Amino acid sequence: MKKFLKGFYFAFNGISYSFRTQLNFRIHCLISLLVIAVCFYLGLTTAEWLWIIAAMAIVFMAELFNTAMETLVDLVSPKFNPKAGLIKDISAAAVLIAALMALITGILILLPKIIHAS
Ligand SMILES: Nc1ncnc2c1ncn2[C@@H]1O[C@H](COP(=O)(O)OP(=O)(O)OP(=O)(O)O)[C@@H](O)[C@H]1O
Repeated sequence: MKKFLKGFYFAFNGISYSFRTQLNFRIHCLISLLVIAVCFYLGLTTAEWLWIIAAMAIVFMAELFNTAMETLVDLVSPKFNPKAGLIKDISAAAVLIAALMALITGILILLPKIIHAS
């Protein structure tokens, strides 16, 4: 049981580190809170909530993996190395893809409701 709870502590430590060091992570948190507030206001169906939550989770996961990748690259290759740069660029590209998917999901679900509500 202690080991199980320790796992949560380590995971929270990773989230806390990303939040403290990554501006993008903080921006994702802020956007997510705003989107959740809008979703409550507009009244989403269960299926719509699931899409929004899935899109957000994918963005956060991509951001966390990206932070891990950056930290790993800085550890093994602190000096300039084209391959180290490429790894960081590819990792950042994964975040971009996730963010675009989230943006499209948000537009498809929220825009018709916003237009209908106004
Ligand atoms: N060791 C390195 N060798 C070569 N290029 C690097 C190296 N480190 C970073 N780069 C290049 O600089 C870019 C920015 O790297 P950096 O580590 O500042 O990432 P970042 O996304 O700005 O991270 P952070 O949010 O921590 O500032 C990378 O995407 C990569 O192209």
